[in-house]
Amino acid sequence: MPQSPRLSRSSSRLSLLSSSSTISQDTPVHSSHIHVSIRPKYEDIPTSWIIDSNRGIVEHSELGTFQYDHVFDVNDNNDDLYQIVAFPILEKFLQGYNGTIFAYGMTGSGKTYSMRGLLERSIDVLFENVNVVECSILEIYNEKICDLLVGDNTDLKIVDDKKDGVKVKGLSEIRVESVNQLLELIDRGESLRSMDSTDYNHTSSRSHFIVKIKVFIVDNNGNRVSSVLNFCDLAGSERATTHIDRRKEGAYINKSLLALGTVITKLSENTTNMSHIPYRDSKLTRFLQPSLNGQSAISILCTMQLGINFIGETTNTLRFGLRAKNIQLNIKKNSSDYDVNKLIQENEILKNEILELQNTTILTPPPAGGDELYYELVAENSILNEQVEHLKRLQMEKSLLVSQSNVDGIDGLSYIVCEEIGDRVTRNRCNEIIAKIKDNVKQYDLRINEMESYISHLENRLRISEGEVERSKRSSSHQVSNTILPNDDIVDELRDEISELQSSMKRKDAIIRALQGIRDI
Ligand SMILES: Nc1ncnc2c1ncn2[C@@H]1O[C@H](COP(=O)(O)OP(=O)(O)OP(=O)(O)O)[C@@H](O)[C@H]1O
Repeated sequence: MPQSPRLSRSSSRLSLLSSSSTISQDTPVHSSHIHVSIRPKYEDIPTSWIIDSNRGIVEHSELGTFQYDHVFDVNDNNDDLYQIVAFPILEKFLQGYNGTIFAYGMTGSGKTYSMRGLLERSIDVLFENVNVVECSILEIYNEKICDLLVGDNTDLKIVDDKKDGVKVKGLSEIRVESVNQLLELIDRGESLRSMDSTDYNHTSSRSHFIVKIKVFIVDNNGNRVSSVLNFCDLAGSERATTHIDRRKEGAYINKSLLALGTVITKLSENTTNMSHIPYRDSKLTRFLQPSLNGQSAISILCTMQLGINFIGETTNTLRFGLRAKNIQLNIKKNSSDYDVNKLIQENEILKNEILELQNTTILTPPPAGGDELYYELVAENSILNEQVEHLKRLQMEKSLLVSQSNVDGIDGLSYIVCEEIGDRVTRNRCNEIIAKIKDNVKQYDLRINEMESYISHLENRLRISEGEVERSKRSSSHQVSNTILPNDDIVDELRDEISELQSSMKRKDAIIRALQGIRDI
């Protein structure tokens, strides 16, 4: 049975931002590793596994010993599960850290059963601590993202987002104010989830099901900070089947789980060196990228079948859990929207993303007949690169403007007002400050002109690049028609990212203009 201190659901008010919690609010970065626990499903069938929950190990006479952060007893219930798997993550989530909980295991091993239990208990505790949350529910089915809050919102795209790392474009977010309201949404989402009967589970989930919950808290400095908690019930890994639809789904499921396994392996082998991590190999890994890149608290529940018929799948699950356990995390508390350091960090993420895109292109030789696409990607990558560099410059400008306007503009003006009130203002001092403000305005005008001409330069380049791509596509469309399809998706995503970056630049321009307005008062 679990040994950690318990917090019953009825008395589980967590002290928001309080120092009595495991991570104090003064600890912005917290080092740990992915927490991995194993839940064997009780069945009255012969087994060759030995479960030792006291020592946290699973043993097999031929396969050896597997050790984890926690191994549940077959008789442990969902309350026991909640204490170990969800509570520590929920606690951090309510202090401003992002968190992800996911269930991994073969089909029929109890992922959905366990995840439902965790969701219900976590939601109870959540609403004992906050009054309102935002919720999204989605599934990834056959490599397509579907919004389960709005039934017909299918095949959504994932784009980079400077705030949340990645964003599912067009995914609905619903404001929720009670436990029942949230459970009703989850029920509705579950009812829309792709399910079917398989050889091993009559009600098998054929998709990855994700409930994303966002809360807003106010930090010590009075800034509003948001944090995100994902509950992911993964589709089950499984063997080949004769049913054609199940076989196709199974191929997609296994492909994305394989991609997840590869990402986990790479991360566990290489925690300090930022080598290429293939997040883009599946929608699942792409969606989980901000969690898996080490900045989110993660708890993985591996569910296992004890039966001797499932030794292969169960061993895979146990090995997956061992690799995940090796991944180091440096989880960071989220900061408020207008934190300059956060902006710098976000641009770093964008930069890494570009590097990753370049690596992907460099590592993958151009497909036969698809050279045009290859050069198109290279061209777009270089534009993205320039844009990121430019955004970085803009962001530095912004922090400069903010500090200058504070010191020279707002502080200067308030100084005049104070002096006037005191009837001690001197004309010379007044002239000095006005001259300084005028000088600043001139400089800002120059900067804005420079930025505008740079944006139009980028837009020009983009137009030229798109023209070239169109021309080369027309001249070789018959050659590439078979190979280009999956890569077209990437090109679309890149275009989306470019337009996101352009809007971001526009937003920053607006901020600069607003600051100029303050000075002109
Ligand atoms: N710990 C448990 N105690 C009692 N019943 C369980 C337990 N785990 C799973 N079950 C039951 O086993 C069946 C299969 O479980 P579940 O649907 O959760 O598996 P799954 O891993 O999500 O499968 P799939 O990947 O095919 O969706 C369900 O009827 C569920 O109620």
